[in-house]
Amino acid sequence: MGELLGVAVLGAGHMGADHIRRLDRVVSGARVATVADPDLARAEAAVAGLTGVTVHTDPLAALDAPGVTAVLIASPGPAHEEALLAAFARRLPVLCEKPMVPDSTGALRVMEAEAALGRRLAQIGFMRRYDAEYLRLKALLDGGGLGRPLMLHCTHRNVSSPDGFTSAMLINSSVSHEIDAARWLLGQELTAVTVLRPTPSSRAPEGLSDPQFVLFETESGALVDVEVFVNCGFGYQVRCEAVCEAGSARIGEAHTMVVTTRDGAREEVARDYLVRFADAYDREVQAWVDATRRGEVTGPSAWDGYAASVVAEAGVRSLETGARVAVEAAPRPTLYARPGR
Ligand SMILES: NC(=O)c1ccc[n+]([C@@H]2O[C@H](COP(=O)([O-])OP(=O)(O)OC[C@H]3O[C@@H](n4cnc5c(N)ncnc54)[C@H](O)[C@@H]3O)[C@@H](O)[C@H]2O)c1
Ligand SMILES: O[C@H]1[C@H](O)[C@@H](O)[C@H](O)[C@@H](O)[C@H]1O
Repeated sequence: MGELLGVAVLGAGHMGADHIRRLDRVVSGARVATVADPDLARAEAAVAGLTGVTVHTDPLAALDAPGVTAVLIASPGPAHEEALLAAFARRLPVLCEKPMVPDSTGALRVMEAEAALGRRLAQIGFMRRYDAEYLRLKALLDGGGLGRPLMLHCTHRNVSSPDGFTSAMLINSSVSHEIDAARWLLGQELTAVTVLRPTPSSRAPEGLSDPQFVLFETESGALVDVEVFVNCGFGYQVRCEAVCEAGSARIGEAHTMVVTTRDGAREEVARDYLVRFADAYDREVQAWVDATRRGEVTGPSAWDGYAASVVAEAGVRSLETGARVAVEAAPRPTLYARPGR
């Protein structure tokens, strides 16, 4: 194994602060070297109790701070392109939260910049690939015992959406997870998307089209439907059922605890992703640290990040028009594997 990684964490909000805690206390082989956030107080709060960590308001200054050998990007999606390109220019390995870059033109620039280096530097934070239930479903589908997958039925519910969350973000932020999970589980690209909008929930903020129903088509003719509902109010629920020629398999219901008292039994429902996917984030970051120290890059690639952006962008166009939109992606550079690897 190589040296202990010195990680620059860009963004100290919900995810950044959680990753700082994880790097400090959960994973081995890495330390937080520096944190950057334009909101300095937030950066300082996130590193309270840690020693030898510098803080910056400028993310690029953080990349050049002493002891930095790797980068974890947890700033908002629109800031990712600049940070990724700066990390590539410095040949720094990087774990970048999803979406890699929300718009497909920017995502293409990032993927092409990495491909031009001739080697991978980036892992994209599609953490569901590290979730125990998703891993079991992937192994089952790859094993072939259920036969050819015909459909995936997916549910993605959040208790509430953060301020500033737009109708497009239900697709390019929330459903980006299903886009990646479907490509990975089925080992295929998504080729077309149709978005339908029911009458919005009265709980949705004014003007937000929530929930939405998203239908993807794949290369082999499988269908993937997603109910995305980000102000459901009642829990963080992520489910997926694969329907195959010889059987079906469902995940997303087994991770809770059932509490029984004399008044009856009650099943606990996670309230957010930090609870539901805690183990997945731990495994994701540990896998990134381990691979980086071996001099490798594994996990979801810049191609996967680009594919998610291009599919999501087609989805946003369908959301606007109600029409089915075909996905038109650039060719996949040889540096990157087909989906599902
Ligand atoms: N994998 C997941 O399940 C998951 C969950 C939540 C969020 N995310 C992703 O993580 C990222 C951050 O989301 P969040 O919920 O933590 O947002 P947040 O708003 O809580 O935090 C973002 C932080 O980044 C800071 N920031 C803004 N511009 C910056 C820049 N250029 N450089 C550095 N920091 C900057 C902000 O001041 C803020 O403190 C997003 O890409 C989001 O999609 C992923
Ligand atoms: O950024 C978050 C995050 O990616 C969560 O995993 C998802 O459930 C939310 O919908 C999204 O807003």
